[in-house]
Amino acid sequence: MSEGTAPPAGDATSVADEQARERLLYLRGSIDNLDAALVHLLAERFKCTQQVGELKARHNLPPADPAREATQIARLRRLAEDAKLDPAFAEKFLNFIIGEVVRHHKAIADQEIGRDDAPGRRDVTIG
Ligand SMILES: C=C(O[C@@H]1C=C(C(=O)O)C=C[C@H]1O)C(=O)O
Repeated sequence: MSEGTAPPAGDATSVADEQARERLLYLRGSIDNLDAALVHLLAERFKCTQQVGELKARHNLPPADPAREATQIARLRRLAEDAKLDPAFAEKFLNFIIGEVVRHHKAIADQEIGRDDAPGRRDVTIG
């Protein structure tokens, strides 16, 4: 068979190819559903971390908590191992997300410092 030419209909190769195409479409449908679930899960996580960031900024707590992060990473590595997911990948993924969260928390803290009614803020008279 020359390249780019479909095999005759009903041919064993064409049936196998058609089944492979159907399976590929089916699997891609599941991948799309899972990607959508991941986006929704991440959106919910960021809604929570946004509130944590605001709480920390209002109470002058540091944006990052390395002890908490270490506990989460150890836990996620264990969960990944149980789920037959590469724990190094799970760690990298969580670190990526936490890095973004901490960046948001720093931005929220910077905004809080700039607020007129921020606790502890004193007006300085110059001159
Ligand atoms: C959300 C928090 O802030 C930061 C972000 C974390 C996260 O995204 O899980 C964990 C620890 C902190 O470095 C927190 O302190 O709980």
